[in-house]
This record gives sequence, structure tokens and C-alpha cells, in this order.
Amino acid sequence: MTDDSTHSLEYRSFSLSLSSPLETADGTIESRDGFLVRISDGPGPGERGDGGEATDEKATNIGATVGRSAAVGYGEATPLAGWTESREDCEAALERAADALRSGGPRDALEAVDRQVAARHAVSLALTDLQATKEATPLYRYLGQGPMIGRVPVNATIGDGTPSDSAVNAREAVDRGFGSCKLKVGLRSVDEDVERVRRVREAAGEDIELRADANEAWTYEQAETALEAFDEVGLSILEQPLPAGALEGHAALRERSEDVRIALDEGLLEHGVDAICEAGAADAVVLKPMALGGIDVARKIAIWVRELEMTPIVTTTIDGVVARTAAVHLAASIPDVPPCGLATAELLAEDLGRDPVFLDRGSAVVPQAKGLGVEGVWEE
Ligand SMILES: O=C(O)CCC(=O)C1=CC=C[C@@H](O)[C@@H]1C(=O)O
Ligand SMILES: [Mg+2]
Repeated sequence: MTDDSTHSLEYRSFSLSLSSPLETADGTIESRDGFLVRISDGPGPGERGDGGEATDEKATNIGATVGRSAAVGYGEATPLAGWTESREDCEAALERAADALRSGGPRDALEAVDRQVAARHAVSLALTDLQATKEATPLYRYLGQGPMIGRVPVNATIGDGTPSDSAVNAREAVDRGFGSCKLKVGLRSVDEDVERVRRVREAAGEDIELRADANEAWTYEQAETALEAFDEVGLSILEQPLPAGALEGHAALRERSEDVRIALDEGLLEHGVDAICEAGAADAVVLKPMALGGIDVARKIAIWVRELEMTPIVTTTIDGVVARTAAVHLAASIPDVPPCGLATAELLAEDLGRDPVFLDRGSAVVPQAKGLGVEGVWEE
């Protein structure tokens, strides 16, 4: 990316409520509050001489007076407690990025948000969307320079609930075409979670991939008990059974497991890839671009973990349409990606704009328009 044009960054805050709260062992997620970011490569609002609000129409008109129209890129910063910086720190970082972009350029803007992962996610995404849009290339092809990809497989996300509610939810997901379900565990006793997974297996059938995510809830002994029972019901992946710090514990669980594979999510953020690999602590790692600092960072990690013979799984932090669509593009840029946690739009009661990704028979259909392919978010 060149630093020789004038870029400007604007942001707006938003709050999106969930249709029903997502219960996890880390806490309950009720709403997602964050910032929608827009970067244009024309002059900023204060530099246009119109003193006005930066609508697309005005940006285009001003662009015309300087001989070209401004291109825009969108980003989203949606902090989540325990996973990213706070909302206040995120906003302060976006302010710094706006100044740095004005006085320096894209590289300075990224440096200004280097330690605030959600803010960095937004800035790097908006810059990448802008560039991919200018090159008239879908974001995933701009990222991976790979072939055209039509779909990425996705898993259904099933929150905590009684054994019969969990079974009903899983059956509904299977009837809608999902081939993979991820169940939140760790809020109830291990016995009850084992019962839930058994009931889900009965309801979903033998051919469906089942995963469980304990969000660090268990002691080693509890995880061992759960793992043994999960092996019997053909669970494929157990995500983060132990606290993030417990690399040795996860490595020991891997040794004990017959077929259940161990994935680290919170553990990736705490330790990074090298330490996980050295300890032999995971078969798979979960990549949340919002918590890792952006889809560019997440993509590098995905390629790196593949080299180390671990599986990368992309998920969201239950984000708005901009970040969610970016995660779909990220997954599409990773060859042979397994089912990813990208079917999270339905957990939201409202969104930032129209969703360009539709779900069809357990896959997300990847947008093929230029850039992210998200439209109308700034106007709504
Ligand atoms: O991976 C999925 O199926 C959806 C995303 C998801 O499960 C999560 C999103 C945000 C916070 C977490 O509690 C949770 C996770 O731990 O993976
Ligand atoms: Mg997880």
C-alpha cells in the first residue's frame, strides 16, 4: 500500500442487541457495541472546504473537483470484554489513527492502533477494503491471491440450555442444512453437559460433526471425565476445556484423547502459536480476527499454523455485518478451511446494514463483488 495519497478516517458508534443472550462459560453476551469506520482516499471532511458531513455523494463531488472520485473502505471495531481492549480505549485508538492517517499515512495509522486489537481490526480492514475495491477484486482474492471460491462451510452455534432445548436447537440446525454444530458447555455440571451432548448426538444423527466449547470452565479432572464421554459420542473437537494458561494440561488431554481433537481459542491469545506448538497443546486453533488485530494478522496465523500441522478455524466475536463479512472473506482465502463459526448473523436482532452473505445448506456463500461487498452501511 502506498502512502502518497490523502486518506481520511471517520467513525460512528453503534449498538446492536442480540436476539437472545448468548450464554457461555465466559459470561453472557447481550449486545455488541462498537464503531463503524470509513476510510476514504479523498480529502477528509475538514479539508474539503464544505465543512459538511462526509456523505458518499459529497465525497464523490469533491473528488470530481480534484479530478477523481474518492474510493472508500469500511472497517468495524467491536470490542468484547475479556477478548479485546475496552470500548473507551478502542475509541481513543481510532482518534489517534484518524490523526496519524491525516498527518502521515496508512502505515502511521496502523502503528497508532498497534496495541488495540479491535481498533486495529477496523483500520486494517478499511484500508484493505479500500484497496481491494480500487482493484475491483473481491476481498478474499485480494488477500489470498488464490482461485475463485464460492462457499465456505460453517458451523451452527448453540448456546447453553437444557438437554432437551439443546437437542431441539441442534435438530433445527441440521434441518436447515448445517453439517456441523458447536455447543457451548461448561456452565452446568459435567454430567449434565455430557447428557446434553448425548441428546444432541441423538437428535442430530451420526453424520453431523459435533463440537463443544467450554470457554476455560473446567479443571483437568473435569475435562478428563468429559473427554472420555465425548469420545464415546463421536465429538470431533473440544475447544478450550481448561484455562488459557494451561498449555501442559491441554497437551496432556491431547495425549489421553482417542478421537476428540483439542482446539485453543483463549489460549492462542495468551500464548501465541509457537508456545502452543512447542507444548503440543492443540490440534486446531480458533482465529477471531477482532481479538487478533485484524484479518491480515489472522491470515498470517492461519498459514503459519498449517505449516505446523494444526488446523485453523475462523470465527467471529458475534460482530456486525462488516466484520462478519470480512471473516467470511478471510475463511475463503484459506485453502480447504474446515467449518467455521461464521453463522452468527442470526444471533443479532439488528445489524449495520444488509448482509451480503447468505447461508445455504451449511455454507456461507462468499460475496464476489469488489472489496468486502458490503453496501449501504454508512447511510443506515
Ligand atoms: O465459533 C462460533 O461458532 C461462534 C462464535 C463463538 O462461539 C464465540 C464468540 C464470542 C465469544 C465466545 O464466547 C465464543 C467462543 O469462545 O468461541
Ligand atoms: Mg471459543
